[in-house]
Amino acid sequence: MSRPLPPRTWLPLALGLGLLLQLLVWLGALGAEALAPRLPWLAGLSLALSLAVAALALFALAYERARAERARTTLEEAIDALPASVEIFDARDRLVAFNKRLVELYPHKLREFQRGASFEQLVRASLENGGVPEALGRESEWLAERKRQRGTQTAPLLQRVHDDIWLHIFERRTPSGGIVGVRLEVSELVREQQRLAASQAHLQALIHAAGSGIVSLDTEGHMLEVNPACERLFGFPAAELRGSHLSMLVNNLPAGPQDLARARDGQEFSARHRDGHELCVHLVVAEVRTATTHIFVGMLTDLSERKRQELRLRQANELLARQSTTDGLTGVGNRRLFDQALQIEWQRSARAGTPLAMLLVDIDHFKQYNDHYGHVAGDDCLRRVATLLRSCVGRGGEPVCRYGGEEFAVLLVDTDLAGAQVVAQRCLDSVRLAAIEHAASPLRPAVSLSIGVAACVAQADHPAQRLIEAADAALYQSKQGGRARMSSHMQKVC
Ligand SMILES: Nc1nc2c(ncn2[C@@H]2O[C@H](COP(=O)(O)OP(=O)(O)OP(=O)(O)O)[C@@H](O)[C@H]2O)c(=O)[nH]1
Repeated sequence: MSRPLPPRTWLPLALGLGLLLQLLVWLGALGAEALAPRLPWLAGLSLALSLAVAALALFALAYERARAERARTTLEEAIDALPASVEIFDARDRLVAFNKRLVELYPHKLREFQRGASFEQLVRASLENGGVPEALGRESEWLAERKRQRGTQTAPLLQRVHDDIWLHIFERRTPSGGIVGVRLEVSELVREQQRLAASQAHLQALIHAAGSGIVSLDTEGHMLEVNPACERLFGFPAAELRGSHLSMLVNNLPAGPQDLARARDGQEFSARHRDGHELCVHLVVAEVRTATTHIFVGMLTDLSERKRQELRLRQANELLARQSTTDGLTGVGNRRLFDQALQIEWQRSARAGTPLAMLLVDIDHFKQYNDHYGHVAGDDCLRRVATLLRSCVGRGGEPVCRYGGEEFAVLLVDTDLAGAQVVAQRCLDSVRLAAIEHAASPLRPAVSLSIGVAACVAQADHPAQRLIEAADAALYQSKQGGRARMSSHMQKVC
């Protein structure tokens, strides 16, 4: 179905037709012979047409007015429906149109929002009500600045108005010199930004005050930011560290921060201070991935002092352990060490079924030695014999111990009686060859040893003491047999 032509289309057509008829009437009136007989008819038609044109013109006017009214209503409804406020000022900066949202934003200015009100009047009304907190106390200056900037900003103006409402104000000049302003409430956004800024400030303070070094890294491991603790730890100023690779500080890093982040509890690394001294640091790295960033944050804790203390403690403990199992006079093991070693080796022998042997060694007529040469020389003699015994025991792990007074005990692991006798003979020979003078000895004028040898395969349910008793019995035999010799315990020990 074709649409009817609007009145503004008919009007020129009817007007043209009317003018044509008028022309014909005038031509007839001026004596055109062909038209003369039709003159009354033409005049009547022309009059009717003129009346029709007038009626049409009136109709067209009413139609256009209704159309304009509808368009205006549509526009007003449209701008009222916007979530933002809209205000339109003419070239003289007088209010031409505005929407409901503007009144909602400034309910106390309902009276001032009249068409024709100037922008300055409206702003002054706000200032008088204290509606612009940032202008308090300097209203005139603020107004002058606001007018100067009006319609020229490229970015929206952020303004706080009453009741802590924040607005983004967009103003644009129209080609005819007017100004269209849009005010969008962004209070939630601003408050979110304020919360974010507060939490960032909080975080910054924490990072600044942290005792551990904190460093942010790009995905390659280059340092982006470092905190003061990091500067202190490595001795480099932040400016020098930014952009450098973390490997400048930490040795033997894995390929990238991604690998570091995998070790959730972190790892220990050796590191370097600027002055060259070695550090030990614990490094734990976390990945930070957001919609716009992908970085890593590392926390570096200096373990150097703790490590030094641990080393000192370990050394002190080792010394203490050594001291508690070492004979202070001779430097060989003491009785405690012998007892501990015997327990361990007894169990091992029982488990493995391997033989275990021991020598109980006694210096002959040592009382006479002391009496003759004095205790200091006696001590020296004990030291020399201990050194000789140690040199006779081939395996480093086998303990030579001072068992008490002038008695020594030697434990020989994985050694049967024959093997133990070989060692015992070596000890006798060694001391004999050393020819330590013993003028008071009734045997001969040199220090000699008596040795008791015992060996067995241990049984777990028998006490290790049995081996000592057997060696002691054998030693007794040596003494009884005239000293400077060894005797072996030939009966079954276990
Ligand atoms: N100088 C010194 N003498 C010690 C030490 N411990 C024990 N003695 C001495 O060693 C001597 C041991 O004497 P005895 O048990 O009678 O044995 P002995 O004189 O060697 O006689 P036999 O063993 O029978 O040959 C004692 O005089 C102790 O004082 C020591 O640490 N230093």
